[in-house]
Amino acid sequence: MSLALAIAGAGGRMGRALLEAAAATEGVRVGAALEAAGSPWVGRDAGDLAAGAKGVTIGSDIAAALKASDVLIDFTRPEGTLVHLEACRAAGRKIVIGTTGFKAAEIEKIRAAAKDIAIVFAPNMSIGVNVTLKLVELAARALGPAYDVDVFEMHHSLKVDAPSGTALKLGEVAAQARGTTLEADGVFARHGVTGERKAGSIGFSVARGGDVVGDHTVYFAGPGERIEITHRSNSRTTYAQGALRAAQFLASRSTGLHGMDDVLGLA
Ligand SMILES: NC(=O)C1=CN([C@@H]2O[C@H](COP(=O)(O)OP(=O)(O)OC[C@H]3O[C@@H](n4cnc5c(N)ncnc54)[C@H](OP(=O)(O)O)[C@@H]3O)[C@@H](O)[C@H]2O)C=CC1
Ligand SMILES: O=C(O)C1=N[C@H](C(=O)O)C[C@H](O)C1
Repeated sequence: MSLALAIAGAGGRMGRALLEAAAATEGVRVGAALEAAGSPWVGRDAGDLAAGAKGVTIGSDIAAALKASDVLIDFTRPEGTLVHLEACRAAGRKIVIGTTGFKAAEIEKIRAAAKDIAIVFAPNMSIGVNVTLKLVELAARALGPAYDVDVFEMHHSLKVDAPSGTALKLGEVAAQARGTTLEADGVFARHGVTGERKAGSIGFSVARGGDVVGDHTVYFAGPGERIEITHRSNSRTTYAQGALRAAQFLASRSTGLHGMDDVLGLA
């Protein structure tokens, strides 16, 4: 029996990549494709978005979509994801959340829902980024406070949140390895006479432009040397494949909040 997936935000960049990846992956099938009510895609065939998804009509009724599927994969916007999350909770369905840009209180809602349903929630589902997170953890622990940490990211011009969820996660991992938090030591803007760098701070800088899929670099700048750990995405397929692995991982879970490190066996 194949795992039936509902793809939210089907008409988006990730929605299309997910439809293509699902069609090319054994053991899964698209049970439903969702778009927000009023979207010009509603009522059309998902095959118009991704050839492999032909035969599924794009709908906007989340309850109906969940009836036709085992797991919802959601790469939309925080406000859409939270509505879908509550629908999954009510229907007893699992959810993979790739959306970024949540506020702390919204993340608490995801955490609370994981008491009732199984969730994978990760700002980046590519295997390469998740290995990069481990490298950053190792570097931060080994190098210690003598090395200044700064995170740089660049994405396409249509991205709406900054810093990226991945950049924040990279910073969080470095902070945790040093026994601190981004709330305490994150620096999110530098402009004008900033003064010298505050010891122990973790800085973020952001670029937006063109069709850059996603670049992240973590700098460890120390006395007489620096390490730069860089990941670059060339395509969204790796995110989509990671999300499908996450959905398959959830098949054998009934509750709990899981990360990609659990899915990929990196925890
Ligand atoms: N975790 C990961 O590995 C990755 C995460 N992302 C994250 O995924 C999210 C989506 O990215 P991307 O696909 O590039 O974005 P797009 O803007 O291309 O797609 C978003 C989709 O969600 C739909 N949508 C927007 N708001 C709502 C809503 N309130 N309810 C239902 N549907 C809604 C949009 O519809 P419409 O166009 O009609 O508004 C669109 O189809 C972002 O948060 C991004 O950061 C991206 C790549 C990888
Ligand atoms: O919006 C994107 O495109 C991406 N968003 C995610 C993020 O915010 O980290 C993941 C990836 O970098 C692409």
